[in-house]
Amino acid sequence: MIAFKEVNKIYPNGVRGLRDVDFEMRRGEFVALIGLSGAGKSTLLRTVNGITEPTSGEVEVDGRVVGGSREDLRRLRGRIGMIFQGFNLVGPSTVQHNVIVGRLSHKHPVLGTLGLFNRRDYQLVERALDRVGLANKLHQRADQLSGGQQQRVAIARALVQEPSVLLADEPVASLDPVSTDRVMSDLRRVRDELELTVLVSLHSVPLARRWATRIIGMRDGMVVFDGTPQEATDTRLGEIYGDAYRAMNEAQQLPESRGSDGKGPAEGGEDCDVEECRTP
Ligand SMILES: Nc1ncnc2c1ncn2[C@@H]1O[C@H](COP(=O)(O)OP(=O)(O)OP(=O)(O)O)[C@@H](O)[C@H]1O
Repeated sequence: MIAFKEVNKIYPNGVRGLRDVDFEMRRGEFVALIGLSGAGKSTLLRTVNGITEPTSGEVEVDGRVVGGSREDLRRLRGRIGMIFQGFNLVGPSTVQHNVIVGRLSHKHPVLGTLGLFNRRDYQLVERALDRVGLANKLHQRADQLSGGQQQRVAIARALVQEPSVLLADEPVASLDPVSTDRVMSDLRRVRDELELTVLVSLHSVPLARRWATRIIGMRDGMVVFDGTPQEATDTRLGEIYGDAYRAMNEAQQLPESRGSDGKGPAEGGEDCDVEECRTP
């Protein structure tokens, strides 16, 4: 469970990142945060794992207030997986190495840097890669994978933390529509299978409608919409965001070319192994 209690963030330069943010997320919810650039989505996400400290108010994760000593924060971050737009992988290292790094949050700092991982850690890596359909890439270099595959490696890295919460900051912003679909569906599936609470910032309203169980819309640091995907109609969001709504709605269209079953990735897409499919 995540609870925001009257959370405000004013940056040192006077910019108000968050204004009176107050809502709760139940375990297992998949919430999409939408809003234009600068609306406060990243700021909000970063208050959940304590990277950004609220100026006033509190954020709670699983009943504990985010903050406290360095050790408190380390323990909290161990239960929160984070996925970034740029994947944050070590390109020349193997997929296995990139994923096992997620176990460091459960290690004593010194043991972790010595690379002392045990059998269970390696088993967790294999299971996590299996969940995102990349078990066969274990020994491949991360930078030889497509962008979408790299993001799924990043999801696996978050999963080996055995988290209760997954945060994803624009995880599909740099991906093509087919890879986007695969990454979103992996996020949604691991949430279903592991009962994770997932909070994802997205630029695209169609994507939010398609994958989230709840949509929270932000503007100028405030929550201006909180409802189901069905309630997030064009009319309603158009009223809230005005002319800017069109830009948000068109940020990323859903895949047009899909597999023959209408669900899987189209040929030559996400799991394509040929050179042209890889990100530069
Ligand atoms: N470290 C910082 N110092 C000062 N201002 C900041 C800082 N980080 C963010 N801001 C400001 O806070 C506001 C919210 O920014 P934030 O990055 O949370 O928005 P966002 O909705 O995630 O935007 P984007 O979609 O572009 O990532 C913006 O006005 C931004 O310029």
